[in-house]
Amino acid sequence: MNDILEHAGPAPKPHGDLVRLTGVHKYYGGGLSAVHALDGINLQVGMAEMVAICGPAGSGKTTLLNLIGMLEYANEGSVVIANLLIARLPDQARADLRNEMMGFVFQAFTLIPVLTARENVLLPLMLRGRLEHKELQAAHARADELLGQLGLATHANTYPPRLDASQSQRVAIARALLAKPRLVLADEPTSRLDSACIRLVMDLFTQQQHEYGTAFIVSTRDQRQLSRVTRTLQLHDGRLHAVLADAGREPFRVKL
Ligand SMILES: Nc1ncnc2c1ncn2[C@@H]1O[C@H](COP(=O)(O)OP(=O)(O)OP(=O)(O)O)[C@@H](O)[C@H]1O
Repeated sequence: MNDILEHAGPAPKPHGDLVRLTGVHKYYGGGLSAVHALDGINLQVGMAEMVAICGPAGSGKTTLLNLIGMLEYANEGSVVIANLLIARLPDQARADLRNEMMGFVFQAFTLIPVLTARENVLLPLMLRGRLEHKELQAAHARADELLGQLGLATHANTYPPRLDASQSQRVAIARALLAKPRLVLADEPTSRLDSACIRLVMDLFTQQQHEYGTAFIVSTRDQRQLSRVTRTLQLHDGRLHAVLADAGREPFRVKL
């Protein structure tokens, strides 16, 4: 088993691209009812970046995250993740890559109702196979630490049906971060949170970015998140067409 919980050293130097999309198009359906969900996307994201994708409902944010997460595939153009051309990878290799380097926060939270909050957070590591006793202890400690940082210390043993939407969303965020992924894809991860909880989440994202070099691609319609990001991109009708803001800490360049 990968010692992903052990490598808490200094953040890797930001170099190379984690994500490179070139001329990407995505269509749903065909004929007169076809939807051109992504229309010629060019995007590069490097390690330790925090990129916000803003845009109105239906602009293509979820589709873009799903393509980067290899949950859907482009009709045209290339998607390169960690220097691997995704279209050429066998299914198992895609699944392994996804498992080993990515954390997801889905809009629907997707918590398992018969597992406690802590067990839900631990799930990504459990699915990787049998853990040694020491690894299991470290994973438990990290799960509890993440839950604590997100204001859920007293809910570790609570089952999802007894959690409200804000608490469920924070459990889903802790789950995405547990294995110290290289890249977190988060689809409107603070949509159910109040300002205080948004601050907790953004503090945690920033900490993970600095400690582990984690890159974040976050779709949002909430301006309150944007002060922490390294780049803000606007998606409109499937086109990435403007950089809205720059927090002044931008270590990478974007080519739209
Ligand atoms: N599975 C699908 N089948 C058909 N059309 C789809 C599918 N998924 C998305 N679309 C369409 O693609 C376009 C982009 O949708 P997408 O969900 O990516 O936008 P979004 O910006 O994430 O919207 P929201 O903020 O409402 O989640 C929309 O017109 C949507 O209706």
